[in-house]
Amino acid sequence: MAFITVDSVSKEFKVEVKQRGVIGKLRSLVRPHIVTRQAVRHISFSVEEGEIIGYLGPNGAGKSTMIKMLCGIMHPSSGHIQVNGCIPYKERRKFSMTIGVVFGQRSQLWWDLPAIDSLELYKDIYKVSSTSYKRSLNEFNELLDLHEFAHTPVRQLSLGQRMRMELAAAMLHHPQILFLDEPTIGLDIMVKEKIRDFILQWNKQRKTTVILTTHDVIDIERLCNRILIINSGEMAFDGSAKELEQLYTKEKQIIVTFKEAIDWLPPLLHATVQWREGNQICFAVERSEDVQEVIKRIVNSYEVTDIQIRGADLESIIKQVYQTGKRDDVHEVVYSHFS
Ligand SMILES: Nc1ncnc2c1ncn2[C@@H]1O[C@H](COP(=O)(O)OP(=O)(O)OP(=O)(O)O)[C@@H](O)[C@H]1O
Repeated sequence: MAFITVDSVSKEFKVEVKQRGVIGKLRSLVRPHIVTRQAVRHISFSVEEGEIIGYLGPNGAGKSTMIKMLCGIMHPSSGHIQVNGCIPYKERRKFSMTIGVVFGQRSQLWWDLPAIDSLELYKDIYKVSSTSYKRSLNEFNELLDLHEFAHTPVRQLSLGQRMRMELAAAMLHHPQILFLDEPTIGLDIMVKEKIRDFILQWNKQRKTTVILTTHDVIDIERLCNRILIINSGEMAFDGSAKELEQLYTKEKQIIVTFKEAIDWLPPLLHATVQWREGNQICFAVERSEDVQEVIKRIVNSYEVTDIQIRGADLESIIKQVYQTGKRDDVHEVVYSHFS
């Protein structure tokens, strides 16, 4: 049995569209205009313990909604979710002891208290022993430099300081699963790196399973061994970054700098010349597997001073996936009190 199982899960929201003007408002009273928004559509996937999953998708794709269902904050409209043997929204108290959650945009810290007081409160809430608390605090200090601002009230912390404190609060009880919703949004490069190192260390040492939503490609490259891409509430891709690249990259470029200009090249199997400039020639190769063969042939026949291989970068590949399969996700229903 997988650690997390999501089986054909859908979530829809019913939202009333306010009508404009006095007549519109009166009409809304008798015939409210209700829109059904399908945020998640028949999503299925499973996650093994210790995986770090990047849950990606364009704005409004349904990522946060799925994270909320996985955390037990929301229940699905249909389908089944099981996480670490629990149905999250049914067994919230028991389940909350096994998860850590960081929503980049929302705080779980007490705004007016010194930051360290929030950690002490969580120590009591999660019944963490004093020995474990001290040990974790030392580890947080080492990885996240919390001591620099531990006694500052939360409202006075910078975003980067607060996010480090949020992460410490989420991990204090050593949860088996960590849900991160855009944890590095708006942070500088140094803090982003600290947070990424922290996540990697906990995952490596304690086999913590991590589900992460992010719009930051470096988060994906550094952290995730698997990517799930959601588009308009539907699953568009499930696999590794390498598999994604192989699926979407049509060709790779090999830019070879020869020791001296080459007038004539014998035709190379699988490669075409895209451009020449001085001692440099750029070859286009269709399949990743052919790259090594082409390079071998060139270096065996010519003196070469440099070789660069370029493929499409992950950001543009993900953009391609986002651009496909867009669909209308709103069904309008007019409810009448008289019908
Ligand atoms: N509580 C709610 N009530 C009504 N509609 C909602 C609610 N929560 C989300 N939605 C709608 O569901 C869809 C998916 O929203 P969601 O927040 O899950 O997207 P997201 O992928 O996390 O987007 P972003 O990257 O912008 O955070 C959107 O159309 C959103 O307006």
